[in-house]
Order: sequence, then C-alpha cells, then structure tokens
Amino acid sequence: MTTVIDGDAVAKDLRDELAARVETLKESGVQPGLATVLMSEDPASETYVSMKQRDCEELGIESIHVEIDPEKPAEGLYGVIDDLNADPNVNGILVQLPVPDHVDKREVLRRIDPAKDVDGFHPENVGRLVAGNPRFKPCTPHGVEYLLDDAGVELDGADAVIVGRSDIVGKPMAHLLLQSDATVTVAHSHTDDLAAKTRDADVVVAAAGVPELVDGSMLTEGTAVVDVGVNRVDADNEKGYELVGDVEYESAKEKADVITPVPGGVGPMTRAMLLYNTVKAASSQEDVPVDLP
Ligand SMILES: Nc1nc2c(c(=O)[nH]1)N[C@@H](CN(C=O)c1ccc(C(=O)N[C@@H](CCC(=O)O)C(=O)O)cc1)CN2
Repeated sequence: MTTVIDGDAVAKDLRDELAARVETLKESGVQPGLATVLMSEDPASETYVSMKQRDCEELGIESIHVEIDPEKPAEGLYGVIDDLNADPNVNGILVQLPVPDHVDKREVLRRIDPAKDVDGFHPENVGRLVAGNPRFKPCTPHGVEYLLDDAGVELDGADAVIVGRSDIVGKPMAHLLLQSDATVTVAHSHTDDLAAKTRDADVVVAAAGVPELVDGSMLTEGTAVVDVGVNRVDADNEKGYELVGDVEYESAKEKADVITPVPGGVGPMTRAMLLYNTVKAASSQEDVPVDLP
C-alpha cells in the first residue's frame, strides 16, 4: 500500500507549532517581521509571494512587501536590500527568484545580511550548511527532509538519488541527505542513463524542473519518491494551466512506498520552512530563545 504524503496537512501542523513560538516572541516584546521582494511579473512568482505574505499574516508575522519594476536597473534592488538590512523591524529578507537577467543574482544573494537570509542562499550560509552547521536550511530541501522524517523514511544507509543540481534545491538537498548518512547521487541533464540510477535508489528526490521526467518504469518497488517540481502546463480549464510535478504520478505511485503529490506535497512545506526560518531569525536576533520543532 502506497502512502501518499499530505504536505498540506504536515505544513499546517508545523505552522500551528510555529504560531505558538510567535506568541512566545510577542510575549517577550518581539514582533517577527519578514520582507519579501519581488522584481518580476512572472505569474508563478507573484503567486508564491502572495502565498508567503498570507502565511505570515496567519501566523502573526509582520509582512513587509516591496515590488520593483523588472525593467528598472539592478541598483534599485540592491538599494532595497541595503535598506531592509538596516531596518530593525525586518528579521528576514527573501528576494523571490528568479530575478531578471540584467540583475546579478550572486550579488543579490551576497548583499543580504546573512543573519536575515531566511532563504539560506548567502555564501556564508551555504558554507555553514556544507560544513554541517547550518544557520538557515534552504526552505525546499528542509521541507523535504521534514516530510521524509515525518513519514518515517529511514535515511541512514539509504541510497538517495537527487535529480537536479540547482543551488536552491539539488545541491543543498545533497548535503542534508549526506548529513543524515544517506549515500547520495546527484543526477543532472548530463547524466548518462538516469533510469539506471533511479532504479537503484531507495529515495528519489525529483527536482529538475522537467514535467514528468521520472516515471514508474524508472523506479523499483518500495522507493520513497519526493516530487519537488511545480510545473505549469497548458490546460483547457479556467486557469489555462495545471500543475504537474517532475514525477509521472500515476505510474510512480504503483511502485512507490511513499510519494508526494503535486500540488499539496513539497510546495506547502517550502512555505512553512520560510516561516520556520523567520521565527529562528527573530529569536536569534532579539536573543529570545524559542524551542523549534
Ligand atoms: N527566494 C526564493 N525563490 C524561490 C524559491 C525559494 O525557496 N526562495 N523556490 C521556488 C518556488 N517556491 C518558493 O518561492 C515555491 C514553490 C511552490 C510553492 C507552493 O506552495 N506550491 C503549491 C502550489 C501553488 C500554486 O497553486 O501554484 C503546491 O505545490 O501545493 C511555494 C513556493 C522558486 N523561487
């Protein structure tokens, strides 16, 4: 019997736990604040940012939102980051990715104060993660780790294959799985015979951004399958699109022991982990300890 992980439910339970920590902070006079910065007209990015703002409101976290015209020079974004770094009401800063091509993404990530870098993408925070001493775990890999743990998936000694080597998911995911004593393979677009690798895996994390790249024929019975992809594909419905993962769900479910759906799998956990990191940032900046789950 395949277990379908309910990411919405796990994320809700985590948000409830975080709400109690926000209360603790407020009782100590600390109002946590998260700044989201959007320099894009990409509809998916707009959706994610507004969901993040709504999540903050529900938890009692102050949400500060800045929108920058994507046609404007990069300096405008750099200036906004400098201002948010200096703002004592802002504990966490998130610049929604991707940024326009004329903006130097590395400069954006480097410019955010590492203590407010709730995405965990600043080079200092990347270094800390790789060294096994993370300040902020990047939200999506952290969400995947949490879901696997919640579902009781044993990582110690497991063969894990990550499909995709992005800075946001694939690379940090590899380090988190290594730190859980899994044997990790990171496959990517140049990998020869991907199916041979995924068929040998106990855990597959699909994060390539390619709709339905991994199907049931590429899996062995009993695999834990985590689908990080959230691809919008054209559909004849009101929205004009539907969300499809990087895993071909129906055939993969036939083989998987546990599997995450899209939507309602990893996506809600990505957002919950942003709240987690924001609570952690506020707690450490204001020196009010809270016990995080
Ligand atoms: N600064 C960042 N930018 C981006 C990140 C990130 O972690 N930090 N990750 C991705 C996308 N992402 C976060 O912004 C994200 C993806 C998916 C979801 C989500 O809730 N998905 C829902 C469906 C939502 C919908 O209806 O479209 C689900 O899967 O159930 C949230 C955040 C890129 N950029």
